[in-house]
Amino acid sequence: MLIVEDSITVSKILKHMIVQDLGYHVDIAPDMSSALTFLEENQYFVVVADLNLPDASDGDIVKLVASYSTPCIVLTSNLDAAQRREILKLSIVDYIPKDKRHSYQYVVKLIDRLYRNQDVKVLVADDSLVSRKFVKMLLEQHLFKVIEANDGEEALAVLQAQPDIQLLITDYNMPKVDGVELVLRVREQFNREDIAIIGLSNDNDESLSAKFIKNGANDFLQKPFVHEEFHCRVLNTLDSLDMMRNLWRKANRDYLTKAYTRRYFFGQYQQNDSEQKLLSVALLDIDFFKKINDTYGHDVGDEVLIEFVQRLENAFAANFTVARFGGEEFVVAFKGLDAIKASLLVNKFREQCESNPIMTSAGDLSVSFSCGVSTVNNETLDHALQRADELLYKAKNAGRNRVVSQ
Ligand SMILES: Nc1nc2c(ncn2[C@@H]2O[C@H](COP(=O)(O)OP(=O)(O)OP(=O)(O)O)[C@@H](O)[C@H]2O)c(=O)[nH]1
Repeated sequence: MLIVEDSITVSKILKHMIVQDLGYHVDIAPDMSSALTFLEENQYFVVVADLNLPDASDGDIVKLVASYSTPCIVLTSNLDAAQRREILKLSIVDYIPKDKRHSYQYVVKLIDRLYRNQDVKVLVADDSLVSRKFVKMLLEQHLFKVIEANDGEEALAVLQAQPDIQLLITDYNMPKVDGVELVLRVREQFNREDIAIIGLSNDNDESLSAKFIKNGANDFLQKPFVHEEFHCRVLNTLDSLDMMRNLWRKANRDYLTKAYTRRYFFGQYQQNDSEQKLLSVALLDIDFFKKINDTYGHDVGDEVLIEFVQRLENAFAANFTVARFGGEEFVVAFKGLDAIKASLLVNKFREQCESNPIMTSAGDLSVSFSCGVSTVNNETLDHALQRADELLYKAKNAGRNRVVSQ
């Protein structure tokens, strides 16, 4: 990235923070003419530029950066209302007054967000072409991948086809399915950690914002809005989505191996006891794992656990749920299979493990596991797991490296 700034102190501080926090390569241009040379010779992801440069009039640097189709973040001194309006007319990512203590951190955060935005899909649902294109243009200033839908019904179809969309921005008044109805229907299928939603409307109905939010939207914006507010709301909403996702991951994914946790496993399979179709559970426990820790150290033990989960997931995760139950014990839920079929699959996996030692920093280690498999028969999941545990115990007692089912 490029910093265009005549104050050596400011550019040094900024460069230091950006290199330290984001690891970017940073060039510094002290004036407009050297910025031009840098821009001619390099392609930048983003430019952070001081609006007042010794060899340029206000705003010239922004026009120069725009002519290279590069996003521009503007550093300014304190602005009055008229100057702020003028700045917002320029096609910039954001402007940041540089005399505030936290301004530099804000610049770093914004650059990081911009970088990540390139992978963030945003769906804009609005039947007005003009309004949709305007929102699209604002989002593209921040490098989002924008997808458009003409009405609520089309938006639902797009979300079905592209469940990795992270943000839905929807207008209220639309034919077929309006914005509030759309939010309601989206929330029937997608949780708050899956997708964030912002409602928009130019309707004068003052109850609309509450309606949107009560039905599951994260935020609401009254049209017409200023660009600055729009960007702030979008960034805040995506920050909370990231936070929700992190919390979800912490609760449901094991820190070391990234396998699903026991909590996730029970959440998925315990609730449906009564309506449970055919389900078998396999409890797998690595043999003599304590010996691996004792002989090669805990870190090597960790490497074995990580690779073992990788193998389990490669073998089963496409169709079944793999979770870490604790220590060196894992569970696989075989939905749709009885214990005989499930144990055939696990046994095949056991043979593969047996013939492929795990590569670790202490060398190749032969690792085997024992397993108990039981079918859930009109009983609680706990009961079936208890039986699988007893079968696992039998497998250990019978000499390990085997699968026992019932
Ligand atoms: N490296 C590492 N070790 C762990 C972790 N969690 C549990 N352990 C260790 O796993 C070992 C489990 O040992 P045991 O329960 O005696 O079982 P085992 O040695 O595998 O023996 P069998 O199950 O009877 O074959 C203990 O030494 C725990 O400290 C972990 O996250 N990382």
